[in-house]
Amino acid sequence: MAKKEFKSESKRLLDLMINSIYTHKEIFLRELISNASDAIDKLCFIALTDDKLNMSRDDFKIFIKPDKENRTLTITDNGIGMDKDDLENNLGTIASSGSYKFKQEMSEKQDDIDIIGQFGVGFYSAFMVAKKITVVTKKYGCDTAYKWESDGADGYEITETERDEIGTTIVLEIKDNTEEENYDEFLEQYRIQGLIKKYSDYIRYPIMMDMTHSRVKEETKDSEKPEYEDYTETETLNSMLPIWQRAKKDVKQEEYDNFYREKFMAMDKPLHTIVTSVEGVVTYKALLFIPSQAPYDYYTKEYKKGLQLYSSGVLIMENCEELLPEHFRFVKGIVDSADLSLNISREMLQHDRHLITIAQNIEKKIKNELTSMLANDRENYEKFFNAFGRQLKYGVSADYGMHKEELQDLLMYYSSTEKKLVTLSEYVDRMKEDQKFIYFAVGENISSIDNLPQTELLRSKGYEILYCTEEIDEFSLQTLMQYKDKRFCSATNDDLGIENDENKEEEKDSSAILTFVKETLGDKVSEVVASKKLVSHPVCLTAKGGISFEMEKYFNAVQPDSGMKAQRVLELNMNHSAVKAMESAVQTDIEKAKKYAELLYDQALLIAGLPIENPGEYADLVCSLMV
Ligand SMILES: Nc1ncnc2c1ncn2[C@@H]1O[C@H](COP(=O)(O)OP(=O)(O)OP(=O)(O)O)[C@@H](O)[C@H]1O
Repeated sequence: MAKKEFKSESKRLLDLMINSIYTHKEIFLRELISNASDAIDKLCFIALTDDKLNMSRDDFKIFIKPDKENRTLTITDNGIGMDKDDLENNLGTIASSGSYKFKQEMSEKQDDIDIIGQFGVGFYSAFMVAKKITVVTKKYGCDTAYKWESDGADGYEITETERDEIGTTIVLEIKDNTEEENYDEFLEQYRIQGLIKKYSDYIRYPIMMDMTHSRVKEETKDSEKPEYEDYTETETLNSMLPIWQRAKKDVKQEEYDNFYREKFMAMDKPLHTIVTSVEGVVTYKALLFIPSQAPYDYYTKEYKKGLQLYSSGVLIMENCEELLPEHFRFVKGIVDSADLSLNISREMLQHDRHLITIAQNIEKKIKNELTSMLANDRENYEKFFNAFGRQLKYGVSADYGMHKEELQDLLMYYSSTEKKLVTLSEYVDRMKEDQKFIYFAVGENISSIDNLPQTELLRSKGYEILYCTEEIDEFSLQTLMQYKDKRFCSATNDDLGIENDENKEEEKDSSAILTFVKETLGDKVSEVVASKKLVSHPVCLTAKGGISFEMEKYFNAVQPDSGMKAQRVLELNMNHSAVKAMESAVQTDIEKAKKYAELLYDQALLIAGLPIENPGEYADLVCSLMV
């Protein structure tokens, strides 16, 4: 038969296919195996209604055969096959999909069939690695077999040929290596095995290959110098039924754990496994894991968030970021849906309504699972929170607090009274009747906050204080602003909304000493006030305005030239003997009184965890007062 040319548009399309559509050459195998699987599906479907076709599901298979010597890779299936018209229409016309048409016809008959092919282009991806493709095929119900041959650019040729069985064999003549490209890899058994595992592991029919391994020769087993021999075995390379397609009740937790470790190269055991199957506007299955520990690169740019996305068991994307919100980026897992509108290369998804719906559902599902874990499995939830709580707090502060309502009930902070992590709801439920605010204190660690003088009054009144020991803690509370109508209030705030009875008396006549200290310290402090919150400590610093000391420290660490400085208010405990000593020194030895004022200020800086402006001067000052 005379050689037929691809139509000119087709030629350009083919060129596009080969050079532009796919980023990875390796996907050609996924496409050919998907075609083989579709072909088997079609024949399986016919077998259901046609008794003459004496085949059951177990008879179907896909066979892969690399041949290094002849540089060929052969893919054989015993699916429906193609006749001459099919070859013309489907392999001679780019972007014509017999599979899509088949699916359309079936759905008109109301039979839903899970077919992979839809664009009519996947086949041609094989030209990325092959210089010539030969297809030998015999269609179910036909007596004649046909051979389709093409070297890509010059069109194709169809001739009659011999073939006993129904089905299709595709022989790729693999290209020679070039300086830039290594094509030999597509003839290596382990590389092919790896590609099948990666992209086609869940194709429902066995994908088989003769695998050659090495073993010690039986007769040399006990000798000092054992000899090796090669042996070949036919192996099934794909798992076929994905674990997420099996009913949850039939899968042991251990199997889920192993799947998690293998799939995501994790060392830990997942803390929580979520299995979900949704049918409705959009149909999908998801298998999600909450890891028990953060991967070493979790808080770095290297960590990639996302879920693996499958469509009808074929891997579409390793990391589909759109499926997870930033605040749940620690979740690992897979989503499988046949409803996605894939783009032609199956590499990216077009802006997909279904994908958005799935992502929304998944976000809700994760939130609900965490909520019930918090309610019913506190120990594990705390483990989770220790690993990923910081992420939730970032989530509260991110996007101008857009997700705060969703996340606030999942937050935990260390409590001064409970000496463990507590939730905001637990705090509010325990609040004293007259308590106006939810109090928090910021510091580097638990013991430094335990010793913060500013918290003395709150403690003496028995109020619970939430400890903010991570940079993000204070930002998260500031973003929340309030919880169940109770505002947050920093322990270092001027106004704690409570009276300090012990200091009441003294408030009236302390203005002279306050003015003296302010004049002595000058611009170092913006104000000096009589403290309402100190009980046993003489001094403390509080920050006025929106910037706290912890923020000052944080910004100065990440951006040293930011010039960010909290306004310092020095609080004096008018009942404290050190302050009284300074007061009397004002009358007797004004220079000494000035030294006391400097010393008390430096102490306040130290307690607040802020650097003393001049440590040498401070040491001299202490010494001068000792002699
Ligand atoms: N092994 C096969 N057995 C039977 N028919 C096949 C086989 N391979 C391809 N075909 C036919 O050729 C058509 C075109 O295949 P191609 O891979 O180009 O596109 P597709 O699978 O339909 O869609 P997609 O581009 O989405 O993969 C298929 O729809 C199918 O009808």
